[in-house]
Amino acid sequence: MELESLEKCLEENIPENLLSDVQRILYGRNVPILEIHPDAKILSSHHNFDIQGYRFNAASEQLRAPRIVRVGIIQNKIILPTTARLEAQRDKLHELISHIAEAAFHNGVNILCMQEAWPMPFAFCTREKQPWCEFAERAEDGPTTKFIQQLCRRFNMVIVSPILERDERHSDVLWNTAVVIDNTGRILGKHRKNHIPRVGDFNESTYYSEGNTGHPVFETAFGRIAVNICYGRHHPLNWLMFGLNGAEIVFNPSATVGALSEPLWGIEARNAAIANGYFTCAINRVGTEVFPNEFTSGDGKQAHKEFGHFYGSSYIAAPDGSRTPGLSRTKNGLLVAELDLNLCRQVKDMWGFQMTQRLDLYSYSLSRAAELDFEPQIVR
Ligand SMILES: NC(=O)NCCC(=O)O
Repeated sequence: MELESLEKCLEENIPENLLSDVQRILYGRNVPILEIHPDAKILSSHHNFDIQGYRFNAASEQLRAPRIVRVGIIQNKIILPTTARLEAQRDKLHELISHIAEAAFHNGVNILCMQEAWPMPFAFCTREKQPWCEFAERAEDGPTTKFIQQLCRRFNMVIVSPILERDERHSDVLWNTAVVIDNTGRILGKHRKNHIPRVGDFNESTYYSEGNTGHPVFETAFGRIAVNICYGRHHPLNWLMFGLNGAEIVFNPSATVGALSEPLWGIEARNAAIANGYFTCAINRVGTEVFPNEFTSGDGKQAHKEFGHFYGSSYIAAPDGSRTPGLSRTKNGLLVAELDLNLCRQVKDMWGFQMTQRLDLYSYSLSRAAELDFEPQIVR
């Protein structure tokens, strides 16, 4: 039996008179609940996904109007077994996402993001090329991009769509890519995952290359956004670069399992929000995915067909360190948050992390550290 959610566990077990202090210490200042639209509630009960909504307020300013934007993040299980026809597996996921996107629309979401490689099972554990490479599609006009473009137009939403990309124009190379499509259905651009895991069953370097798109920030009608795909969340400099390029919201579409990363999950994206003065949206898969053939983890343990439990727990964190509770560890869900982007500058002014950072010092030391004959600065 999987634990449903850490927050529910706290609510049920911490004495009532202590709960709000415990929550404040663990989660930062109280983030008020956002009312969920009744039409969205109907969709959530028909299609069996949770919805939660929160509001990150900022102080009112004399010279700037509030800059309010609503973001939505989706976590979901695969629907058909991994042995079903590939097209059917993908179509079912498209269908589910269209229902959840509609619920996001009813809640006024302006920018929506799905989990890593969302139109497919996370088959990179298997190390088999067939049939999984067939899920790769063109970022410009593949079936998933075309499908998402329709949703963007229908709902007037910016959508970040993380897929396995096949670059047919350039030798058929595969990439782990987030396609950013604006609210008119135009492709704004794409970002390819910079850091590829080589840990546990995450045998992803077998499938796609290290990204070559740098750290782009996409200027949308609703704010400046960036995407740090999954394993990139372990790399503070990857987060830093999106901040230096002006991101106000960074999405972290992920796929990760409990045994490996759960103690890190609540820390990394939240710390990035604090350190870089932007909002972060951490999104993880849910459920257990079973594959037709056994694979090993190269650790001397028994071969297996399951990846392990993807623990969901998607959450949103603000530059002042406050965060929403996580979505469920076991169920599909949509998390909606209203952000006042003015908070980014307010926190920068208060804490001064950007003003006190020493880019000159670090860039000098980093370029030394990258040299072949680098001598670590150790004083004995
Ligand atoms: N998809 C992916 O990069 N997973 C790696 C595992 C982790 O970073 O927790």
